[in-house]
Amino acid sequence: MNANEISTGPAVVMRHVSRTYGDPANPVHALRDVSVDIRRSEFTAVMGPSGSGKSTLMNVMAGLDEATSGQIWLGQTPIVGLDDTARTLLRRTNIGFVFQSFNLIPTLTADENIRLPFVLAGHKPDAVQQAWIAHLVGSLGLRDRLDHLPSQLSGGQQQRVAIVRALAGRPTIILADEPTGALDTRTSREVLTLLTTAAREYGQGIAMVTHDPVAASYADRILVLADGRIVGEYRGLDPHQISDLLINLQGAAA
Ligand SMILES: Nc1ncnc2c1ncn2[C@@H]1O[C@H](COP(=O)(O)OP(=O)(O)OP(=O)(O)O)[C@@H](O)[C@H]1O
Repeated sequence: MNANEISTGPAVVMRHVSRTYGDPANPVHALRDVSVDIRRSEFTAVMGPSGSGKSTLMNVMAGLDEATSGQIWLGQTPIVGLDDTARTLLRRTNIGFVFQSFNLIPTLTADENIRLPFVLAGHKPDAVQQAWIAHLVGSLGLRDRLDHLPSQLSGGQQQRVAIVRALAGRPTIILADEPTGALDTRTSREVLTLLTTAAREYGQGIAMVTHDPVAASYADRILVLADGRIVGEYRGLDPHQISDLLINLQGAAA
């Protein structure tokens, strides 16, 4: 990759990535020869039956799990072969995580949770970052909630705090694992609209694992995994079409 490709290039590149678990005599092939680009400014949903490799894909992409073979670039950095410390540092600056369970620290206020990645990285947000956080907090309606502990916030507010925390450092990519799994329908829609906005208006790359066809329909692109392989890539499908796609896939596997 040359410098030009890097600056405009994908957030994550995976080439011929495999991940095998278990003993060699009885291996479990969680990922098989996966090659995929996750683009910047794009909201990608990752779908597939239970056990198809979605979590493994996200973990390997984040450097939380090691590929058995293949190459992975996060932004411009190859992550295969980096030691644990280097991976942790790379994750801190390049990845924002959003989880179903929000993963806020219960003893910290919303504001402290949002600033936690900066604290962990050992520096305070600079003026530009402060302004960016204030903008996110304001546009997500959290300004008068900053002093609240997570237990004093609704599920939707907690997830919005988690999303501000993920967006605050302008990471290369946000990895979201069922981010609306614990939310009601209306709040889910708000969170999904927010992720769509983050991709469209802020140029934020996002990869989201979901089983929910409605959630996936908010994404620009849907990657479908089956048995450790990417078996399809789709755009512009409505929830019914996504549902049919998954039902057919499960029928084919049965
Ligand atoms: N640490 C591990 N040790 C052994 N096998 C594993 C491990 N992690 C995952 N697997 C296996 O790898 C395969 C893919 O698992 P993975 O969790 O990535 O699937 P998934 O699509 O995320 O499933 P779900 O939708 O149920 O969360 C499964 O067969 C799983 O049992």
